[in-house]
Amino acid sequence: MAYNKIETYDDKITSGLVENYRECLQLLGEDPDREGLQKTPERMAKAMQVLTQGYQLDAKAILEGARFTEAYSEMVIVKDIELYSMCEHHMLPFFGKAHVAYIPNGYITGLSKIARVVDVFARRLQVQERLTHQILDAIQETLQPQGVAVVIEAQHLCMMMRGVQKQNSVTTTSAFSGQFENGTTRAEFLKLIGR
Ligand SMILES: Nc1nc2c(ncn2[C@@H]2O[C@H](COP(=O)(O)OP(=O)(O)OP(=O)(O)O)[C@@H](O)[C@H]2O)c(=O)[nH]1
Ligand SMILES: [Zn+2]
Repeated sequence: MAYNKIETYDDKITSGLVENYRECLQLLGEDPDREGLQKTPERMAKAMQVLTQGYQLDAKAILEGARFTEAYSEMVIVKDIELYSMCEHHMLPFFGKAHVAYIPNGYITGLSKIARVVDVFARRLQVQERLTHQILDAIQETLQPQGVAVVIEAQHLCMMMRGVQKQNSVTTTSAFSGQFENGTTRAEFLKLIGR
């Protein structure tokens, strides 16, 4: 299993998707054989494998791969991690930022691994609430820190391009464990991320 990036496209998945996307284009009134669209089903098949590559990735392996013993026990915050995911209801993107913090308990992890863990769960069909909890759980279970905090702010294209068509609404979700359940620690985190 590739643990942090897609190595190759799966031929069987690609050819199955190509066949289906060709039919989708026809059903939508397009001509899949016109010049500009000839390779579109294949491009879509590859793009969708990238956008859902999180199913093949293992967040715990990523975190454990760069887990270091360290006595630091103050808050570590990685904020403004951009994320792109897709809502499971419409398969339309939602995108925004994640802010992640933890308070170590003997172990720290490589900073980039926090951002990678966000991608592992973002690159799946999601709801923002579950995405928030999955990031928190992976860090809590692997590093067993004194606490984890995750805040996600995102805009959902299914609410912008269609449906209710609200262009400016931003959805905020959060999850806290351990010391972040304490009001003072949580307030310090929220202040540091500018909330
Ligand atoms: N809680 C939650 N809801 C989401 C998320 N992404 C999309 N949704 C919502 O999922 C709901 C699906 O509702 P349905 O009534 O089944 O779908 P719909 O008829 O297309 O609804 P509208 O979007 O209101 O037109 C919608 O209200 C979406 O706004 C998410 O991450 N979390
Ligand atoms: Zn949606």
